[in-house]
Amino acid sequence: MQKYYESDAKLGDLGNCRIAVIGYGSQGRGQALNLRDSGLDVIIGLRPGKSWEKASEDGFEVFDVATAVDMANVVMILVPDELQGDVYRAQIMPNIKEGDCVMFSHGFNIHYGQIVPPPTVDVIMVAPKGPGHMVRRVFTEGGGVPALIAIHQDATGKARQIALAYAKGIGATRAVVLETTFQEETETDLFGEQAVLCGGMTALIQAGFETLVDGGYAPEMAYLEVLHECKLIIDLIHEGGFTKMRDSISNTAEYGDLTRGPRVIGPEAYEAMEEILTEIQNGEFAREWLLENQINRPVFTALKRQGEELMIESVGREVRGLMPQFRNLSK
Ligand SMILES: NC(=O)c1ccc[n+]([C@@H]2O[C@H](COP(=O)([O-])OP(=O)(O)OC[C@H]3O[C@@H](n4cnc5c(N)ncnc54)[C@H](O)[C@@H]3O)[C@@H](O)[C@H]2O)c1
Ligand SMILES: CC(C)(O)[C@@H](O)C(=O)O
Ligand SMILES: [Mg+2]
Ligand SMILES: [Mg+2]
Repeated sequence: MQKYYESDAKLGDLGNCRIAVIGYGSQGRGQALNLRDSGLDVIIGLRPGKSWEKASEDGFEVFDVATAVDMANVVMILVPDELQGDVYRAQIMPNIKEGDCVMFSHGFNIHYGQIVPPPTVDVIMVAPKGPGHMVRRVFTEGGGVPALIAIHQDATGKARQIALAYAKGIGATRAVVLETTFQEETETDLFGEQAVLCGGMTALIQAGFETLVDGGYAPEMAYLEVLHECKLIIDLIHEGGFTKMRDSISNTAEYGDLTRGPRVIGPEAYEAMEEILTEIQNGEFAREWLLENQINRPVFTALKRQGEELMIESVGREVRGLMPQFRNLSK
């Protein structure tokens, strides 16, 4: 895989460009603030609402999407994936010009054919491998969240330099930037968030919590054991892999880990993961999610409510309330 670092990217490749960041949510805010701190010319495109107020409070010039696109030559689309097709067709497409650059932080809409830009523009991805709030936090601490870049169309012949300059602007080259394709990013990103990072992780924690509470143990104990400590263990895995984590835990824990872990994530989990990956690869998940949005998200709304009502959430609020380290964190 091609890898890039600070010295491979020049901010000057975006020196004569105005970047319109469309959307000011998790990624939009993190990326726009980092780009501005890197000395680049950034404006924000939005519809009226809370994000507009937030971007103005942060000192950005904010415009409706069509105007922002018209004023810029690099357009980073950071509205939710499920809305990008409509926003693109109504406000972005009519205002992009030959030689402009259209950018994404996730390949969903290009890969599944929801957005088809004209051949006269560059189509690029710069996808941070982390939540938007961390893209900002890590940057202000002097570091960077790694990112993927991909080139779908290179109309100007400068797509790669622009992608690298943007990646540098958001701090990603301080970590590492890997080059991939829209297909690979889309499929691995969806799989990761569904099976491991978000879906797999919350289901694993919830199953452990329920098992302990059903076994008669105090919910506060169960919370500290299977949720709070998760981060401490993950930090060690993040820094030095399974080996560093296993070096830090007791021999008893390590023996339990090696012998019992594969019983929890057994053949059934592997089969489920394969099915999930297939649904991503054959477009079934994308179709389901796009159709769900067309009918006003009944399944998403019901499941989200059920998730918010789980005992682990109320117990978590109580337990975090006991610890000073959580008092100043946003919810
Ligand atoms: N959340 C993440 O950490 C993360 C990580 C990697 C990639 N991504 C990708 O980044 C993109 C943005 O996701 P997000 O989670 O930051 O979104 P978000 O939901 O946090 O923010 C969306 C923003 O778009 C604005 N918006 C919504 N509808 C709009 C419209 N019709 N016109 C103008 N503005 C509108 C909202 O006001 C908000 O500011 C997606 O492609 C996503 O896959 C997100
Ligand atoms: C932060 C994630 C989960 O990595 C991203 O892919 C997203 O869609 O929010
Ligand atoms: Mg994602
Ligand atoms: Mg991701």
